[in-house]
Amino acid sequence: MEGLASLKVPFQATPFLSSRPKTWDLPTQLNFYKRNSFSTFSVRAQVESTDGSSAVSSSGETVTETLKIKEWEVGMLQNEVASSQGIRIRRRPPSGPPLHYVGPFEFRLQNEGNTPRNILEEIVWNKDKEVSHLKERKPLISLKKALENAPPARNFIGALRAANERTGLPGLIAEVKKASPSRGILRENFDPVEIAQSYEKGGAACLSVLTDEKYFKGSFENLEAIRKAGVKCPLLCKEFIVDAWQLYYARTKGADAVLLIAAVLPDLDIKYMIKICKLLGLTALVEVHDEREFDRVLAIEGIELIGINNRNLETFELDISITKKLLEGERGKIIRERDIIMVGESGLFTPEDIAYVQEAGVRAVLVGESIVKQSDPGKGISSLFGKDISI
Ligand SMILES: O=P(O)(O)OC[C@@H](O)[C@@H](O)c1c[nH]c2ccccc12
Repeated sequence: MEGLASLKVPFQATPFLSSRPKTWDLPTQLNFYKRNSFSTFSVRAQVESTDGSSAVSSSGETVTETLKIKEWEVGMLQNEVASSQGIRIRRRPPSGPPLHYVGPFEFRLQNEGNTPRNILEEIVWNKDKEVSHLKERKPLISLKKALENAPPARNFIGALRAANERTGLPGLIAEVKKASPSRGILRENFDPVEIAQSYEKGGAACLSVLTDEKYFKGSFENLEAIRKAGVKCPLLCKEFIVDAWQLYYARTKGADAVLLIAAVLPDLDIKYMIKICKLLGLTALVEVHDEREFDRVLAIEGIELIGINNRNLETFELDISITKKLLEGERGKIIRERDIIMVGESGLFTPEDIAYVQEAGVRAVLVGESIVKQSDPGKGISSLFGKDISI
């Protein structure tokens, strides 16, 4: 005989996992899921049949199931650590907990537990999947070999400093960007190498090349092609890094710098990735959006380049006064003392915008939309700065 109980319970969402209870009864289950942030769920309870056999038992878990469970638990614990640092982006696998996780009960999460809560979370979950597939095809060992043939890493920060000193204006990181989730397609006839060469001619110090395909219509082929075409500006691989493997991959494709997003990566990951970057000769641009992220990043040793993204990647809200707000007071002082280069990112369209973020304390800017949309992107740079910065 099999019974079916289905209930929907509204709960407060707070990402959290405690250890798995040893015994399972319905109230324990409910409390467990309540503590673990699932705002609604349905329970399919398989009731013991009259002959005493149950459909699933926790003691009957196979080794594979146990491993899957452990993997899920580790993921949940990582989220717990991240959330204690104020990180809202969860790294939970979209599949949710494995079936048969809860002994005699089968749980199927049907809510935000397995649905991304915002665009950044969706991108990150997708990236996790993408990277795990890529890793199977190109394990780290083969990437390490490919490193030997990679073009040498160039000095990203040096190029920004030199441009800043030469022009008296923020050094420009010009972005090769075809599309974005917030703006859609920015440029129809998109030739990445042509755009990169035009930027270089127009006085860009460095370039940023989007490599995410699904949401930004970028690619690693673009990055590689720009590097192979002989563009001298150092290249930032603009990717959602969730795994150290991607650092190696970016380097083999000719990147000189990578982006690390503090809204996605817990402190320990940033520390670890910074070390690997140094090992590979890559510059890390660590991106923050609010005070808490900025303070976390300032507490990490060895950081030389910090970007303030004026766009909230969870909501797309754009506000260039964020750069000013974050650089006021004590934080600005620390930056000057440590000689960290600050980059004003996103939403910069006019010479007034450039002057505003420069006044706030940045020595570099990262610009995509306003210049990539121009028929001649290099000339777009002169309009953006209000003067020709190539000379
Ligand atoms: O096109 P804009 O508004 O000039 O923005 C460029 C750049 O700052 C933006 O593309 C960006 C900043 N941080 C990111 C992280 C991921 C993807 C994109 C971004």
